[in-house]
Amino acid sequence: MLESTKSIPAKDFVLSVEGLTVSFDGFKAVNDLSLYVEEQEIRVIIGPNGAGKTTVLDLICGRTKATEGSIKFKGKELTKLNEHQIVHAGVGRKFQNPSIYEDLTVFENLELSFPRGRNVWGALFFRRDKEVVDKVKEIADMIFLGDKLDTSADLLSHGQKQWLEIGMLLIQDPELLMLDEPVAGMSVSERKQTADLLHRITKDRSVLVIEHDMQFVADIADRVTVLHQGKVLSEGSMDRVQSDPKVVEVYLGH
Ligand SMILES: Nc1ncnc2c1ncn2[C@@H]1O[C@H](COP(=O)(O)OP(=O)(O)OP(=O)(O)O)[C@@H](O)[C@H]1O
Repeated sequence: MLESTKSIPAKDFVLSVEGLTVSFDGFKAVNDLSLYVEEQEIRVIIGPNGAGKTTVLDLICGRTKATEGSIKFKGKELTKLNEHQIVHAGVGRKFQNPSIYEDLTVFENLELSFPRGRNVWGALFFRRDKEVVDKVKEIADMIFLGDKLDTSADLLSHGQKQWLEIGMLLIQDPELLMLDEPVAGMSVSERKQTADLLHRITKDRSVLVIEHDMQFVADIADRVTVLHQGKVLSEGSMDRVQSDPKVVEVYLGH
């Protein structure tokens, strides 16, 4: 049987990170990192505290500027763009704590995120057209909140708030969705539902996740990248990285 050749990827890379370095007063939080994410892939970044995981997402979304290296998204160099331009290019980022409008309903939160350039004030005078309503309902069903459209967001559980924020990103249809610890604070059943959600949404996009919950990582990851001291320590399937002696040593050392 033919082995797949490493130099000829089965799918195109949606994201190619090469030689990425960021130095904070001489300390390299990310140090000559290279990372390639394929279309429709779920990639999980794991690693001990301080390994540089969040900094990598900050660099990709333009929150932090690289000292050196390249981040290509669909062939476009992101290191030259600002945060807004990177969102516009199709990169969505969810932070650890949900940032939703607590006093608005689920429907209104999703509607506000619909890419129309509207803001909170504009929404007061906005005529809801069918396209928006249909899209909001489709996304609400996808994130398990189809029967909660009129519920005020502050009444949702922590897990439901996390889903709502994922929905607010999905409605913008990003081709790369980055999630920082999406299941933190979720129940076991919510974690399973989130894994199912991520598998469904990668039909149209790639997902890059930072996660500490190893069961969840095993449930979702196509490939795992282990970071340690700003560098890639190991990469591959969950089974492969879990049995890598270098990874075992780093984790047991903590
Ligand atoms: N803006 C900054 N200025 C100085 N140091 C920073 C800055 N941002 C991150 N660091 C440092 O870079 C290192 C990597 O931090 P980062 O938050 O990326 O790690 P992490 O792998 O996400 O950790 P955790 O799992 O604890 O969230 C840490 O030592 C952190 O203190």
